[in-house]
Amino acid sequence: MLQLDQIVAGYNKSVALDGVSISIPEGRIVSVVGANGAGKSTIVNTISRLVTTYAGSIRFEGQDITGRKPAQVVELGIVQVPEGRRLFAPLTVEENLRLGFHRLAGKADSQRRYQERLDYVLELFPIMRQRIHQRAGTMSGGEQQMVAISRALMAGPKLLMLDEPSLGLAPMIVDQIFEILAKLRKDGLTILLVEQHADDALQLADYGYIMAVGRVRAEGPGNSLRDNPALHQSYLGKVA
Ligand SMILES: Nc1ncnc2c1ncn2[C@@H]1O[C@H](COP(=O)(O)OP(=O)(O)OP(=O)(O)O)[C@@H](O)[C@H]1O
Repeated sequence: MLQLDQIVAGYNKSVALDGVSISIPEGRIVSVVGANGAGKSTIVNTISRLVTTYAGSIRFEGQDITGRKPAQVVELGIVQVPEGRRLFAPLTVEENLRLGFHRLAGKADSQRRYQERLDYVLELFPIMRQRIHQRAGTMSGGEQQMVAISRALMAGPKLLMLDEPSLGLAPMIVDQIFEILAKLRKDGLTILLVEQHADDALQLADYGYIMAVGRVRAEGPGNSLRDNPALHQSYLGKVA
């Protein structure tokens, strides 16, 4: 579904990705893991076209999207759950979800589709049902992550990209969130998961990539990367 081919990208002429190639097949979960500063967020932001690309190409469903603008990428169905959630704190849960629906809002039959998307996310995260009128900024970290994922799902994505959803959350909540990702895959969604918590992310993934200092150092089926102690020692350190 999505292919990064030999991407060189970065900030103010410095290089954060140095020839990165990644492939995300439809209906699968692909995890990208690595230590701080490896370039994981830069991959997500490159696909969203928020980062300057110096060389290489990005293809989505057969089209070259390297020259597209961020809003056009969202329009195609590539939607990001950003690092740190980035909810609109003074707005309620429902208002945040409605903003996520923006991509589909002007389309035919939008009222029915809004209700359908809303029912879907409330079924995934029943806890939000009682909290739909609560201000997002007053929720716990785990609840906020659920709202952030739900907001992205309201857009009806084809490819959902999550940048470090486990950040600052208790292990039990992380497990719940990863279970939801597995359910989304079962429902047919394609997922790119970028994580520092390598073990969990590789266990969940159909396929994984290990990054260090702007390059892919290893790739393979999630479990085979997770169970390779040499890779852990070389690239993942204690965070695994
Ligand atoms: N906005 C920016 N301006 C300049 N340099 C940046 C910017 N964002 C990231 N970088 C640099 O790009 C490199 C890769 O950073 P990136 O955030 O992609 O890593 P990461 O693997 O996601 O790390 P973390 O897990 O800490 O978020 C780092 O050297 C970082 O300092």
